[in-house]
Amino acid sequence: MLGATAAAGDTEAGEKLDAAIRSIGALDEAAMREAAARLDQLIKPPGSLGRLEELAIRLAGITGTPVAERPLRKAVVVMAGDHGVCDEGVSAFPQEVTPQMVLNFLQGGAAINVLARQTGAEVVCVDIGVKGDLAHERLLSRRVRGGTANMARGAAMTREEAIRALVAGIEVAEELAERGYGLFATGEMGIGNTTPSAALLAVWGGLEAKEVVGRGTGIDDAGLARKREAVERAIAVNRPDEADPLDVLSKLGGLEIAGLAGVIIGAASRRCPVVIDGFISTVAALAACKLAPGAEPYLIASHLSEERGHGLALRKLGLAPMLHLGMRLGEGTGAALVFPLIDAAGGVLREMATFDSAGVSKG
Ligand SMILES: Cc1cc2ncn([C@H]3O[C@H](COP(=O)(O)O)[C@@H](O)[C@H]3O)c2cc1C
Ligand SMILES: O=C(O)c1cccnc1
Repeated sequence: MLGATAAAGDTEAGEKLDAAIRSIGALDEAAMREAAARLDQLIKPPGSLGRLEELAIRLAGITGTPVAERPLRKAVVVMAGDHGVCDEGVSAFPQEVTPQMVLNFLQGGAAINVLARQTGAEVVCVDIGVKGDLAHERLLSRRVRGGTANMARGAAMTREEAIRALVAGIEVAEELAERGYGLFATGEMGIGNTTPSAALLAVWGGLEAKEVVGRGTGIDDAGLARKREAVERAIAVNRPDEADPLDVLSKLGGLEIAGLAGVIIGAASRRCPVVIDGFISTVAALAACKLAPGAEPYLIASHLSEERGHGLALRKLGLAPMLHLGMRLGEGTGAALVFPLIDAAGGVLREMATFDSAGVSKG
């Protein structure tokens, strides 16, 4: 674990990243055993609530609390950043949509706002690297730089910038945990960001561009070909060192991808579960686990996105998605839909009667 970040350098940000990674603990086995034993006492055939039971046991291990007193407070962290690789014509939409959508998140009218409201979750919007001016009283401004450089021509960002984006994410998670949030979801906004996500997955998954590049916002056949070529060129030009996660992340990544990896590391270090959204978020989770393998058991996969490569990214992490809804939006939308399932798992442990208390005969 340390090997990955020792090369972070001895800057303040590098030390902060190392410290957060080191502070991720193992799941609480005793709490998990206690939750499992209680599940078997509840008035139902053992195991009959299927994956809800698995979820309940893992939540106990993550939080260290066998039976939570109340549902966790929820936040969807939406990290926004722009991408120099848009110059290669890789998205069906123009870059100015990134800041326009950020303003919509802040005004409450985007898909993620609607889905978060259904479940009582807060949407926390972070500018970690949007191009151009952007200000709003509710926007967390953590801008590392105004968009990445074009990875098809050189490194998307410097190693130091990637570290600063990771640390920004860690600090956002820490601040939210301090304010009482205990359950996180990852969301993102960044026109073009399925392209760097595909490049990262190609390197870490040992996969070819054609296996990981999908249509994103809905690009046509010619655009898909440009996108594959951009991914291939980015890998050829940058020659990332696969054994060095920060090298790969800085050369081929995005600011919001690094920021979300930081959110995951920060949440895990505070023993908070993190629900992972679609393709981009899952690649951010892959980055987090490359840097901090201990973060993996804190992840909950939400849905299987339509985006090509998402299933491969999930498999690489050993995660099984809960929902298959044919969605391909991002923003944290798939993740927010899983919040009620997490509340349900906790509710079962907290509220169901036992065979003894209900006077039901055991088999
Ligand atoms: C209006 C709009 C809202 C979105 N919300 C999320 N995305 C999603 O689409 C983008 C990635 O796709 P690509 O790589 O093809 O650009 C990201 O911003 C992602 O969050 C959106 C895209 C659009 C156009
Ligand atoms: O799966 C996702 O997160 C996704 C897919 C396409 C476009 N934007 C996001």
